[in-house]
Amino acid sequence: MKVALGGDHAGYEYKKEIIALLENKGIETTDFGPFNSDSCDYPDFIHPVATAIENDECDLGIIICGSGNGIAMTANKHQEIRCAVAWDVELAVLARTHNDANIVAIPARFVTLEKAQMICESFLSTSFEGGRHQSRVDKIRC
Ligand SMILES: O=C(CO)[C@H](O)[C@H](O)[C@H](O)COP(=O)(O)O
Repeated sequence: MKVALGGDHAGYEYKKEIIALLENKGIETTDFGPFNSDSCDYPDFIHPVATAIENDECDLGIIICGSGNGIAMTANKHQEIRCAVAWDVELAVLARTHNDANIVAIPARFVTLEKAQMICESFLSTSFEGGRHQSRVDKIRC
């Protein structure tokens, strides 16, 4: 599995820690930035994450900012992206099982680092259920 990561300054510290966690687990990562905590514009770092997944260069994405909102709005502008904001493990699991989400957006200013790490681990280790959910997911595309 190869995971794309991105975000903005508000998620920078969490992104660093999550990359270390994933690489310690043997999970390959690509960090699309930012690469410091200077104030920045999140679309600059989220569009490349979404494109990498659309191009099958990465399998899933983890993006992190203050609220999770702007980064999710940005990622979901991409036709093949299904990005879910998750502030709890159960939401991350449902995003995978019911919605076949391929990116999770984490609100760093509203969850602890430990919770963010648990969200990532759950998101990456959960599969889409298909079945009744597949026709719904197929209808998302406009
Ligand atoms: O929605 C957002 C971008 O995805 C986040 O909440 C940002 O991290 C937030 O807007 C940044 O706010 P700041 O006052 O510029 O740090």
